Amino acid sequence: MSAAVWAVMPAAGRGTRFGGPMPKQYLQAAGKPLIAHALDALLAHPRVAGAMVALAADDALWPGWSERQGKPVLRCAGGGERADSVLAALRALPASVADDDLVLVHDAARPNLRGADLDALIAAAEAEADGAILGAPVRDTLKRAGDGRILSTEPRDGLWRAFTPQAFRRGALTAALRDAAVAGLMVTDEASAMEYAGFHPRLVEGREDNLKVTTPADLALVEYLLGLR
Ligand SMILES: Nc1ccn([C@@H]2O[C@H](COP(=O)(O)OP(=O)(O)OP(=O)(O)O)[C@@H](O)[C@H]2O)c(=O)n1
Ligand SMILES: C[C@](O)(CO)[C@H](O)COP(=O)(O)O
Repeated sequence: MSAAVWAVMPAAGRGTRFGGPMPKQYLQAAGKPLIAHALDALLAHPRVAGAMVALAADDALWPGWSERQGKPVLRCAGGGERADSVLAALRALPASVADDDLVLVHDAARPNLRGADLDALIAAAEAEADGAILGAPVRDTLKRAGDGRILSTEPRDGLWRAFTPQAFRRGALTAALRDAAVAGLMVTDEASAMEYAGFHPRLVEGREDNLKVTTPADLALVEYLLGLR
C-alpha cells in the first residue's frame, strides 16, 4: 500500500503586494476563499491524508476548519517569512508522518491546482530521492531592467518558473530549511533550500494556469479560470 502524503500549506502571509482589506488567501473567488480552493485541490487527491496550515498568529479570518473532505486539517503558527511558516508546519505535523514520507508544500494563494498535475508530481517525487516540483519553462524573452529601461536581455535557455506544490520527504526538507535559516539564506521556495543542501529536485511541467494570486489582476484571472471548472 502506498504511503500517505501530507500537505503543508503556508497561509500566514499578509498580501502586501495585493493590498486590499484582508490577506488575499481569504478573498472569495468562484464561491469560496482562495485558501479553500487550494486546500480542496490537495485533499481531493486520494494519496493526500491531511493538511497542516500555517497561519498568522493574529489571523482572525481562519474559518476554523478541523477537517475537509473527511480528512484532518490541522493548523500551527506561521513565521515572519514563508520559509519560517513552512518549517513550523513541517515540525507541527503528526508524529505518524515519518521522515521518509512525502509532504506537498502548496501556497494558499494558488487556488487553481489540478489533479492531473498532482498525480504527475507525486509520481515523480516518489521516484526521486531529491524530490520534485511543478513548474513550466520560460517562454518569453527576459529583460533585465534598470530605472524603467532595458539594461540587457537575459538568456532563457533552460530557465523554468517554479510553481507549487513542491514535494519532498519530511525529514530532508525539515533539515534543509533549518540549515538554510541557520546560514541566513533567504529562500523563496522549498527547492532553493534543498538545492543548498546539495539536492537536484526533478522539474515536472505543470499547467501554467496554476497561478499564484499576488496582485488584483491575478485575482481577476483566477476568478475566470475557476469559473471554467
Ligand atoms: N510569512 C509568510 C509569508 C507568506 N506565506 C504564504 O506563502 C504563500 C506565498 O507567499 P506570497 O504570495 O508572497 O504571499 P504574501 O506574503 O501574503 O504576499 P506579499 O509578499 O505580497 O505580502 C502565501 O500563501 C502566503 O500566505 C506564509 O505562510 N508566511
Ligand atoms: C513558492 C513560490 O510560489 C514558487 O514560485 C514563490 O517563490 C513564492 O514567492 P512569494 O514571493 O512568497 O509569493
